[in-house]
Amino acid sequence: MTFSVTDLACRRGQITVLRGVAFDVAPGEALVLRGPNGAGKTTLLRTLAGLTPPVEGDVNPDVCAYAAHADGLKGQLTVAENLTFWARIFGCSDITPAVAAFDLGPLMNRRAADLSAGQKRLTSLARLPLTGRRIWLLDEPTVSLDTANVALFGRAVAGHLAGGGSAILATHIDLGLPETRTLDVARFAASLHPTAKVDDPFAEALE
Ligand SMILES: Nc1ncnc2c1ncn2[C@@H]1O[C@H](COP(=O)(O)OP(=O)(O)OP(=O)(O)O)[C@@H](O)[C@H]1O
Repeated sequence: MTFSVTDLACRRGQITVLRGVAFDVAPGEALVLRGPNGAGKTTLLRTLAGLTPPVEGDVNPDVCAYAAHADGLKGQLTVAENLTFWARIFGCSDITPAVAAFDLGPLMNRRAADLSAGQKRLTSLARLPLTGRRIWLLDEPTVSLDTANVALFGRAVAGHLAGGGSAILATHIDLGLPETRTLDVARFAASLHPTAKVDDPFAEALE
């Protein structure tokens, strides 16, 4: 099913950053968000992920899996424990394919806190397939990855697309994905002004 967004307005803190955001992403397709620093790429991804409620319009976070800037691993747990914990949250019974796809076998018994930055990033990204979600939201996912692991991650995303999933990503790196379109987020820049009303204090705490 095509993932569609219409007339979405997004905020960071009290500021409306984007207005009138509209796009479609078909199954098997990747949409790369473009725009200069501060244009609102992270803001849009956070809104789609449900971390910040939209100012206007609707989102569907239940079909999305979000890989943010932060790795979000539990440092005292091993790689295997981190992935198993995540898999259980999403009702996934087998982490083996994700471990293989992200080449994490040799790291399974290492504490997340003891991993290198690139190893942490790979472990974090390996959680995406465990969610079973069809829309992957990726914010600069290749930060800290070396060339070989950028290629490995590109294959993982391509596999997700081949299975009928979609990806919306902010990246400056060419992942070599087959069906890719771009969206210039700067087109949707809102004149900066306070939103009339912020009615979700919990979301504010997550900013
Ligand atoms: N916590 C915050 N509170 C208020 N404004 C913020 C907050 N975080 C970011 N902003 C502002 O929101 C706007 C959009 O930022 P955002 O991080 O979405 O841009 P971006 O396109 O992802 O940028 P970059 O390419 O630098 O990562 C910027 O003007 C930024 O300064």
